[in-house]
Amino acid sequence: MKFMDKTAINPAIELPLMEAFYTIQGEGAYSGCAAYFIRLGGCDVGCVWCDVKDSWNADKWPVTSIDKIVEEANKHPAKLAVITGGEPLMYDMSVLTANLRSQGFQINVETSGAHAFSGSWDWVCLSPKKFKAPLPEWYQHANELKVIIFNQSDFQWAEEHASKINSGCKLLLQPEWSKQEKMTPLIVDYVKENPQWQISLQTHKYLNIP
Ligand SMILES: C[S@@+](CC[C@H](N)C(=O)[O-])C[C@H]1O[C@@H](n2cnc3c(N)ncnc32)[C@H](O)[C@@H]1O
Ligand SMILES: Nc1nc2[nH]cc(C(=O)O)c2c(=O)[nH]1
Ligand code: SF4
Ligand SMILES: [Mg+2]
Repeated sequence: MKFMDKTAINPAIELPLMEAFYTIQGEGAYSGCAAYFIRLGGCDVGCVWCDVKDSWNADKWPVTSIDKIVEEANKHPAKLAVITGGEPLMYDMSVLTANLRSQGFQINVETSGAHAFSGSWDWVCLSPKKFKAPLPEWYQHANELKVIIFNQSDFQWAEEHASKINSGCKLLLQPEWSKQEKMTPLIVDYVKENPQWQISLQTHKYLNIP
């Protein structure tokens, strides 16, 4: 296995791959759909409540050829790929997305939007973070805005992003996992009062699947 400093990675041929797994999309508009998850290593956003902190250091994860990533993805019946991380947009996503598309995949992305747009996406989940704000270019590309609710002030913060988003974008509020018991009832009340929003739950955690 090859490991290297992520600055030396050529994202036209290889990427640091933390894990890839076939599961059910647990969150957002595609919740319930079988999907192949590709989790890239490396993130510099630093969310205090991140549920995959192990992903942050890209150097920990094997540099894997895009050909291999796509070959593995192709072994499963669902032709829906979800690119996540870490923060996948740390890398130029052009070649990974082009190669998956050439194999007939629908390609969804989970991103904070903190890095420059690249790649060709069928569905963009923009999940903005206080720890490193999204770049303005992401508001036009987002198909769903998924705001994590960790405390009361996050509702106001969610509205700030909603005011900048494109008009076709779905608006989703998702409880931060460790605060779920406290915040979910507040989210229920909020959505009843503000029905332009919907609830997104991390259903894979309730189902005990990856
Ligand atoms: C681990 S992140 C990776 C993709 C990208 N870095 C991002 O944050 O969008 C995948 C999704 O999980 C969400 N998430 C991470 N930790 C969470 C937690 N503790 N509770 C609820 N959602 C969480 C993120 O907001 C994001 O929508
Ligand atoms: N089942 C499942 N659904 C997910 N939706 C977004 C995830 C992610 O970590 O990006 C995720 C994940 O890790 N597992
Ligand atoms: S941006 Fe995503 S991967 Fe990075 S710390 Fe935040 S939740 Fe975790
Ligand atoms: Mg996850």
